Amino acid sequence: MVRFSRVALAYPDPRGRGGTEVLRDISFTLGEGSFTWILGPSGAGKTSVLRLMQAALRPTQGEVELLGIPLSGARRRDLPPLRRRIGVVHQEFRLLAHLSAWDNIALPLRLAGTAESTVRNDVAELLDWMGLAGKEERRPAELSGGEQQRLTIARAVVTRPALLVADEPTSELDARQARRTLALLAEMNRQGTIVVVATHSEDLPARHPARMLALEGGRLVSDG
Ligand SMILES: Nc1ncnc2c1ncn2[C@@H]1O[C@H](COP(=O)(O)OP(=O)(O)OP(=O)(O)O)[C@@H](O)[C@H]1O
Repeated sequence: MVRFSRVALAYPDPRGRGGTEVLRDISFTLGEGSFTWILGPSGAGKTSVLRLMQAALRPTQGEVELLGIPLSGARRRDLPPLRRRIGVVHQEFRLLAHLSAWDNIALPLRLAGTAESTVRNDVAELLDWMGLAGKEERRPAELSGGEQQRLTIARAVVTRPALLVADEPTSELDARQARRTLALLAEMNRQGTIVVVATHSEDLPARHPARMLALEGGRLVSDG
């Protein structure tokens, strides 16, 4: 479960003081097995909500509870194991430049101590699904923007996380690849992953109707 209770967030200003609030009074609960779209125009606060959902930030006010862990009470050492249960598709990819496509996808499994035979199977299956077969040895810089985005998605889902948080995961993809990505997210959700996808476009939600949380100016303006 993911629960936001009266959450506010301010990024510190460059002098280290509390800056202006970018999220205000946000409350919602995402249950087990849920699929949720986060909608809103550029600057509405979607990425900021997703950063809280990755335990990358703590709220300035209110409480965020992720997979049973309230962030306010979490100690520093509680955060890495929590983050390992959360798959993240970053808007800016954040692939490791010195690793091949294969090793980028394999890394989260290896960090989790997965047997190498399982790593081989799971990475090969995802490379194939994401249309990256044949590009295993390429480094991220040798891939197109769309290929890098598909690699990022494969890396986020390979551990079958309890929570998957994706920020504009199809922004670089053509229509067919976007459909395949959506099918993958829907299948993960059917298998029990809580899926949260932020997008400014209404095309994707139209293809996979689910709960929509709409943000505007840092506030939750509709939930339905
Ligand atoms: N690290 C940061 N430091 C200061 N302000 C930030 C930071 N990141 C985001 N903001 C501000 O917070 C507000 C919300 O930004 P956020 O990135 O969450 O919006 P968004 O809805 O994801 O936008 P986009 O669709 O353009 O990615 C914006 O006003 C932005 O300028």
